[in-house]
Amino acid sequence: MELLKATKPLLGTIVVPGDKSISHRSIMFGALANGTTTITNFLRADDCLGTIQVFRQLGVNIEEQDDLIRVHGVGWSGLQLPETVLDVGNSGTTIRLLMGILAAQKFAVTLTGDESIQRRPMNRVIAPLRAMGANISGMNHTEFPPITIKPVPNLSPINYQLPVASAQVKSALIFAALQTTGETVLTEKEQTRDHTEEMLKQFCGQIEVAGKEIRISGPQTLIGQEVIVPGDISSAAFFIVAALLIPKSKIIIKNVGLSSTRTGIIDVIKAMNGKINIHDYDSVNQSGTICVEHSELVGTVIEGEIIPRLIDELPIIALLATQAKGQTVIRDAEELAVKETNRIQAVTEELNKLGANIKSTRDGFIIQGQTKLHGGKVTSYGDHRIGMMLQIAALLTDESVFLSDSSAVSVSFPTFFDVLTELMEGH
Ligand SMILES: O=C(O)C1=C[C@@H](OP(=O)(O)O)[C@@H](O)[C@H](O)C1
Ligand SMILES: C=C(OP(=O)(O)O)C(=O)O
Repeated sequence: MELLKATKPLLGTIVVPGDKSISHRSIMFGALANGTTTITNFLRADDCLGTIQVFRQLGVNIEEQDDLIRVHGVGWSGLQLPETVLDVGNSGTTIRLLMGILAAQKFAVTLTGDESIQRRPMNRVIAPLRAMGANISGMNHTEFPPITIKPVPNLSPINYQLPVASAQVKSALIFAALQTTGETVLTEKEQTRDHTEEMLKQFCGQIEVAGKEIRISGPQTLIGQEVIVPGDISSAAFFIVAALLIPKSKIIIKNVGLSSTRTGIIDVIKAMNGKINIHDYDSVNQSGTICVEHSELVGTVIEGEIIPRLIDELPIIALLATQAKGQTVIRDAEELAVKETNRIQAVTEELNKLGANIKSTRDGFIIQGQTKLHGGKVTSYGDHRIGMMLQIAALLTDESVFLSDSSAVSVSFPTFFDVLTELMEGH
């Protein structure tokens, strides 16, 4: 498709759809709790709708009524043998968290997904689950899906240091630990998003977190809750960057989730001299309003502990850096190479096709600023975040940009082009 062009500044107030990480977990916790869970502002995008589908196949009754989802929890022992293979589509979060949930169940199951999922590394979850006693393996003795799980009498707690900074691995192990008898201790490599820990507490579970160390004692019974999903900062990021880059823009994004484990992009924008502010911060829901306007930016260095706090925003941050004054260096982001696609390579190749000057490295990018972008033909590689980033890049040139595989955006943000159009019309 031909991407939208910016004819005017971006102006107005928007909301973005619900947070993807919290939406997935709301279905999972709701299913595993006793009693009913209601969810408002659930993200109705392919990845999270896929999680609903999978839990229905596991025998959970999930009702959808307008903006409300009702999950009738079955408890840890109420999941049922599915009739077919469970297909998670494009969602790494779904398959990895499910591995931790299902490893302790009393039936055999196979998990698979699309071509991208079948290339993503699973040993990071398989290895610790095996150490807990699980019978779990990838296809033909590899780590790749389809993943087969066979029942074992019980799983044991574990004391485990995570070799990768990954909220998905941490969450899978928390779900497994909740089904053991005894104490599990997990030590993170870097602190990652803490939605599983926070939601476990909300569902009346117990977990102790001290810096990078997490202690969970099993078994635990969870109780259904009312979940209100805040807007997804990872979706807001595309409009934030567009407003920073398009002269005279000024936008307000309401009800955005602002867990400190997710706000690395705001810290980076401030370090680049961007005009961005938070208003109406609600400390209970960890959400607030973001105000951002066009700014003259300077390059920066992004590395170390901040990386997990902005991991999904790095493609759009790379675009931001192409317009800043001076050079930006991004390091310690090797995880980007094993997302929906190799995002280090995809960002570099596609933005360079449009005139950027980016050098990829093993664990990030070296980006020259103040480059003038031009038209061209680019691909999303079937990766939603690459597709949306390229649409924002297309706003920076008068020439036409054609994107193939644009439908990928529906993985996390089916209304992305509508919200962008709304801002361009200045609502
Ligand atoms: O736990 C989650 O909900 C997620 C964790 C991150 O993945 P990793 O755990 O692989 O870093 C992130 O990239 C993904 O979009 C969502
Ligand atoms: C990496 C992502 O998601 P997942 O790992 O769930 O596929 C993402 O949404 O950018």
